[in-house]
Amino acid sequence: MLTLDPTRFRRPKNKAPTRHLYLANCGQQCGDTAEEVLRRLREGQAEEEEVVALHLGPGVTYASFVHPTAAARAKAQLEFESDHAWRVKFAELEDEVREVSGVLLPSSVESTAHVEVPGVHVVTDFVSEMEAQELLLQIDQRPWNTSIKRRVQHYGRAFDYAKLMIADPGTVPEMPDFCQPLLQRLEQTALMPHRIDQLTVNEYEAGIGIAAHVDAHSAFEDTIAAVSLHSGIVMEFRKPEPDSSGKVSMGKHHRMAPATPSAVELTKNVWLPPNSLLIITGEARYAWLHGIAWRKTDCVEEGKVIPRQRRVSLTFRRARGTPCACPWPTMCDSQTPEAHGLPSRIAQ
Ligand SMILES: O=C(O)CCC(=O)C(=O)O
Ligand SMILES: [Fe+2]
Repeated sequence: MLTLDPTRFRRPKNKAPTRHLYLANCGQQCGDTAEEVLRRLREGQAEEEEVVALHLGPGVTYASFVHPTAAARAKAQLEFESDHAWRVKFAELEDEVREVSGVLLPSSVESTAHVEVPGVHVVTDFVSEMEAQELLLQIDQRPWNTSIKRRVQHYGRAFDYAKLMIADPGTVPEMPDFCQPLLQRLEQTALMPHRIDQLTVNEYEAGIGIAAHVDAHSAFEDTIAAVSLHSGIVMEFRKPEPDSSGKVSMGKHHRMAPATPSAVELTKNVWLPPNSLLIITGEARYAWLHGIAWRKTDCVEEGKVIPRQRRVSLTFRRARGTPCACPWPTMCDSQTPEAHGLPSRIAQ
């Protein structure tokens, strides 16, 4: 994770947007706090995750985004607002590696090969090509929920995002027919220690991602399984550190909001091939954030950038019956209810 060194920023050589912003009249001596600056930069972004690092100086602040379009969006928004005295310009970071188009090269899977995430397992060819095609056909015949950037379908036990609990524990809707063979295989292979009662289908067109999050401990049992269809993608795992107050912030919904950049210790990029199964269990499920960057390319081997294509994932979980008692209380919304502190982020 980036720790920003303010001495490495330069004025850009040309006018094209960069992924970094320079904010003059913004800093501790101007009465600004990192939380407030981050909040404003995140306003109008598709996902909070777009802002990846912040350096708040005495009177000058630098912010880095995943992509120049996110930086440009934040700049335009701040220029439109008149209730601050900040002067916003693009900045360039010394020695930053770029693609020809000016887009930052994605961090490769290879570059994080040394990082171990206990509890992440990828099973290749968990579904056959024919089975994958049939699943996609079935899924695409069903209605998609289009209320967020990714299209989604929910099956089985519903999660009530307002109450932060499993809705109506009395009724357990049947899981759809199309996923029955997968459910049986998951249960037979003993990869899932409990019966699955929930499925979320997520669709990622090229460029679409999902904010780094932890699936709420209070809502779901330990092991979570995800099948990748149509194409692969790089998933990022991050281990956040509690902030100075000893807390790790949680989102309002079933996910934990991204940790502030300085609070992130380790990152691991994991390639999820098409037709593979990802299992997240134990430490990986409870104490690491997982997410997918918003970009159109991925990089498995250093120097080889591959274009993304549509990926459809099936996430299988079990709704939790009793409060979570995991050994990571700072990450746990059952044991640390105030962990649901942070305001809005896009649900689901
Ligand atoms: O798309 C995926 O593989 C994971 C989705 C996910 O993390 C979630 O729905 O909580
Ligand atoms: Fe998740």
